[in-house]
Amino acid sequence: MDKKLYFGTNLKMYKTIEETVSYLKKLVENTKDISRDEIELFVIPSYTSLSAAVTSVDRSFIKLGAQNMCWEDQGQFTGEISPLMLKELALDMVMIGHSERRHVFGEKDREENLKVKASLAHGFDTLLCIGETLEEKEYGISPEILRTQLKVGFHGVSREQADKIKVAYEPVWSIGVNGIPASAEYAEEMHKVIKNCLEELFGEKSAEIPVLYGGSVNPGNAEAMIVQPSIDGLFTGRAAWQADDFDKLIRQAMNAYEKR
Ligand SMILES: O=C(CO)COP(=O)(O)O
Repeated sequence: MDKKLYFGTNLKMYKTIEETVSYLKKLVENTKDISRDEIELFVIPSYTSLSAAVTSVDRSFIKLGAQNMCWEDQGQFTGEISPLMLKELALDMVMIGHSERRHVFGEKDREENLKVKASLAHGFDTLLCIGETLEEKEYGISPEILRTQLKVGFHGVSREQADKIKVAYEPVWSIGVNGIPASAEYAEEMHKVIKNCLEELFGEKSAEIPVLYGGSVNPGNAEAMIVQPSIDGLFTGRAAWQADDFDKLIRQAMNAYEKR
């Protein structure tokens, strides 16, 4: 393989502690034979599952992340989870700005930026999710939206911190049960916009930043997506929530990438 491929899933508000642990164990067992020099695999479970999750699997096979994080270490922030609490769990990764955080819970770019900076300051791998709404796409302003989300989201982040960053491009209109999968051509076009913007922000260090595609990834489109030159990985929801299905999807994508 001439580049590492990234495969991740966000479990959203699904799976109990027990279900998460058995899912993780099975996923590691199934994918153990795949060299981790070729892929990076990560799972982002619910908060309540995290402490059981971190001790249930060998973390050299699978990275574990949190779905959100407060930018403050402590304080009067009822219902929030601080970086110190996540550090206590020795988590690998924090996801910031998922579409559902932005569009169901009203998070804005400015907040995502505070969270990104806090996450990096605490040494977490930091996955920033970005994506345009259908309305923005129809106005023809997707590139402007993506550039804004990146420039505000990474404002004040140094080039030295670039090796801790990942980006997931998830068009809002393509996510979830009512999502319309993006075409691979459209996804590639937007990934190019993202890569160009990352280069403006981080110079040659941007080459180290993986950009994953997410939004209705499934066995029918995984191959077409992964062979695109600017797509470095797949960030999957529903199609990855059974360990066997995720394992198959990973192998299918790896084969397609090798044969491209
Ligand atoms: O939101 C997603 C991953 O974070 C994608 O979800 P789906 O693959 O279910 O559309």
